[in-house]
Parts: sequence; C-alpha cells; structure tokens
Amino acid sequence: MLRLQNLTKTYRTGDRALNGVSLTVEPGQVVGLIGPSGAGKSTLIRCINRLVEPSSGQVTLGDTALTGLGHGSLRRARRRIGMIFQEYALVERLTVMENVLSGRLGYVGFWRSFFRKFPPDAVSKAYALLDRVGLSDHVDKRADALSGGQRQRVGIARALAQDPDLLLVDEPTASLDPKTSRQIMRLIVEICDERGLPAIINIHDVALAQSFVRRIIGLKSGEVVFDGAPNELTDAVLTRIYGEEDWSATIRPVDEESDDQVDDPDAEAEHHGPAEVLDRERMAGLS
Ligand SMILES: Nc1ncnc2c1ncn2[C@@H]1O[C@H](COP(=O)(O)OP(=O)(O)OP(=O)(O)O)[C@@H](O)[C@H]1O
Repeated sequence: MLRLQNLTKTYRTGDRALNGVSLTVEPGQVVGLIGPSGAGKSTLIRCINRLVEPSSGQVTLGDTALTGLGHGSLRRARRRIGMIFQEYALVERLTVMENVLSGRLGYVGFWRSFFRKFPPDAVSKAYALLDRVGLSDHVDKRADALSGGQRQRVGIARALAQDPDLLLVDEPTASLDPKTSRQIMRLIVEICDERGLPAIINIHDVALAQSFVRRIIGLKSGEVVFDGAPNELTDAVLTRIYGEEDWSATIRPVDEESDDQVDDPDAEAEHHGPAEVLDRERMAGLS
C-alpha cells in the first residue's frame, strides 16, 4: 500500500506545486490522476520516488517511509518502484530484450551489468514478461524499429522486470493513437489487477481514464479536489477541477445503460466499468 501524508512541494522559484496532499492507494488499485496543466500531477508522481524532493510530508510504501531514507536505502527502495513514461525512455539502439533486462540493472552487480551478463532466471523472466505484453515475436528487434504502442509495451515490461511494489505512470498514452491508447491502458490495468500492484497514472484524457480505472483523483493548484469513482465525475466536478467549459463532448455519459450486443471490447469498455470488461475479456480468453 502507498500512503501520502500531507505532502507539500515548493520549488526554489517559490512555486507551490503541492499543497498538503494526503491519500492512500491499496494493492491492485489503479488511480487515474487528472487535473489542468500546472496542477502538480508530475510533481506528485516525482515526489513519491523522490526524483523531486518533497518540502514536507511523508511518503510510505508498505512498511518503508521513503521520505526518511538516506541515499543508499533510497536507491534500493527505488528498485521497487517501476516508472512508465510518455516518451518510453528506451535505449533506441538496444534490443527489446536488452531494454527489458535493463529493468534488472539495480539488482545485478556493476561488472555483470557492464558486460550485460544477466542471470538465466532474469532472462527467462524477461521472456515471460515480453510474452505477457504481447511482444514475444519482437524480442531481438531494436527498440528504434518498433511502433509507439510496441515501445510502450517494452516500457511496461521493463518496469515489471524490476519486480515493483508500485507503478508510477506518467502520461503513458500521450504519444499514441486512440485505439493503441486504449490497449495500453487496458494492459496496465490488467497487469496491476493480476499482480496486486498499486499504480498512479498521470493522464490528461479524462474519457480514457474513466473507461479503464476505478478511481480518479482530481488535482487543482496542488490540492486534491476530487477523489472518487469514474461515474462521479460529473460536469460540476470537472468544472471544479478545470474551470468552466462545455463538458458534453469530453466525458463518458454516466447513466447510459444499453442492451445492445457489443462485440468490440473497446466499444464495450465505454458502456461498462473496467472491472466488468476485464472479467469478460478474461472469461472469453481475450486477455
Ligand atoms: N523544476 C521546477 N522548478 C520550478 N517550478 C516548477 C518545476 N516543475 C514544476 N514547477 C511548477 O510547479 C507547478 C506544478 O507543475 P507540474 O509540472 O507538477 O504540473 P502538471 O500538473 O504535471 O502539469 P502538466 O499537465 O502540464 O504536465 C507549476 O506551477 C510549475 O510551473
């Protein structure tokens, strides 16, 4: 479980990016973090693993108070926090397999990593992860030969290779087309569900977040102004988070019930909550 207590961040410039954020994320729970530009979403994600040093407050992951750790212990704790980025952050000239194995670098000694000699169990685990993210046919391809969606799948497998206790995901679909974005969101949510992994996903696309996560947190001026289920995200709530706007084209209708048969799982996700869709896909052998 991840717990943030009264987290604040004021940058040297005087910008107060976080203003007393408190929340907990349970194992297996995926939180969609939304809010206008400058609300503090990236700062929040980066304060958790202390890529940005919080000004005050506490971050606790499991039994470990991350905010109290010294340099060496923080490095070890960061191994257990997987990050997934908008621009993938892959090493372009390395293969898919090498990129995934780089997720293990924090665990192998310097010389082993220097010569890229990974233990056999790390390699077989990487194969299994690549299979899970649907890339078993691309293991030896260079990262720069992949599509955006495939690159993000490598990013996900690399984060999982760390054996994380937490996933921090920063705009994972911002560079992807709508269909690929849905596939990537579905994959992340499924994997967190399977592994009991808590995750926070910083995401601008409100409708996409609504379709796939069970909990949404709205941040505004460094404060949590909404924390609830996707269907509680009404026009009034969106106005509270983002300001006045006509929201009809942005959000998913929340009360719509349809008896129509839907064959396309993407379309289906628009009509049902993520849990039902995932369960049905699993039963139908689609995932
Ligand atoms: N390195 C920095 N130095 C000074 N101020 C910063 C720094 N990074 C962010 N800020 C400020 O902190 C506030 C929150 O920024 P942050 O990037 O966390 O917001 P965000 O919600 O992630 O925005 P976006 O959606 O545009 O990425 C903004 O006022 C921003 O200008």
